[in-house]
Amino acid sequence: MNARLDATRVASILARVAQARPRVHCLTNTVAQNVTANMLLAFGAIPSMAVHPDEVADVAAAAGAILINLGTISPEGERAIPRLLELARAQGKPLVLDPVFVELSPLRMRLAEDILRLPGIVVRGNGGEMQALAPLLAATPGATRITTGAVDRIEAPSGLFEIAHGHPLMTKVTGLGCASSALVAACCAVEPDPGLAAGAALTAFGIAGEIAAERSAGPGSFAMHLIDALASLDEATLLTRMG
Ligand SMILES: Nc1ncnc2c1ncn2[C@@H]1O[C@H](COP(=O)(O)OP(=O)(O)O)[C@@H](O)[C@H]1O
Ligand SMILES: Cc1ncsc1CCOP(=O)(O)O
Ligand SMILES: [Mg+2]
Repeated sequence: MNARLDATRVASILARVAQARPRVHCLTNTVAQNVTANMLLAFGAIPSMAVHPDEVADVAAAAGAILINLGTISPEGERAIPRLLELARAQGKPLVLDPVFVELSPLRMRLAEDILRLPGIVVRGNGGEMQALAPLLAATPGATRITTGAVDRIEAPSGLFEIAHGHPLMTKVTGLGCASSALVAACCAVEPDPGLAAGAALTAFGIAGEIAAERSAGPGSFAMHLIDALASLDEATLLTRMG
């Protein structure tokens, strides 16, 4: 099922991120901003996080990809969303939606419905979020749907990928799902197939999680080791861990 996503392919996408250093513009929640920015830097990408509706499109204009995360959506963030959608549509820029807790909020569901109208949209959420969005996604042809958990499932126009890497400690540090969405966006900036891009990002993140868990004493040191492991991930490690 993952025949097209071997260690060489993942390494090639990661090398393109390291070489191009794409900027990912993150309209994200106030909880996950810091860990998201640090994970992007460890990955070789560059974060930008502007929110103000009157500057967000200017700041994002030269970014390689955009992330919209609904986790602590504010009135200001809500007004920034159409600016980013317009930009992504005009430039054909990849856009990833992280629908944090969409199942709890009719406002988030309405915003998600608007965002899902963007052609080529990529959505990454956990099981509950993706289940809540299922009726909308069923009416969204061309979307890439990513459901993370113990096994990450990527349903893309180019096929289905399943990633069985990672560690349960990844659920004990806030913002790691949000950060994974940003890494998917970074790979979408350099790889036109969103299925392969998401597969590379989540394989790298999962393997970094496995390495970090071996080095850490609990969630606090795990977060620190995760940044280090992501920053030093190489093709030899991918080959060993992916088998
Ligand atoms: N039980 C688990 N075992 C291994 N990896 C996991 C597990 N649960 C989540 N992950 C990993 O943690 C990251 C965040 O996923 P998830 O916890 O589903 O997102 P969220 O934080 O949005 O709920 C993903 O890379 C995923 O593969
Ligand atoms: C706790 C919380 N509340 C609003 S956003 C947020 C962070 C969610 O992060 P993640 O989904 O990556 O665990
Ligand atoms: Mg989440």
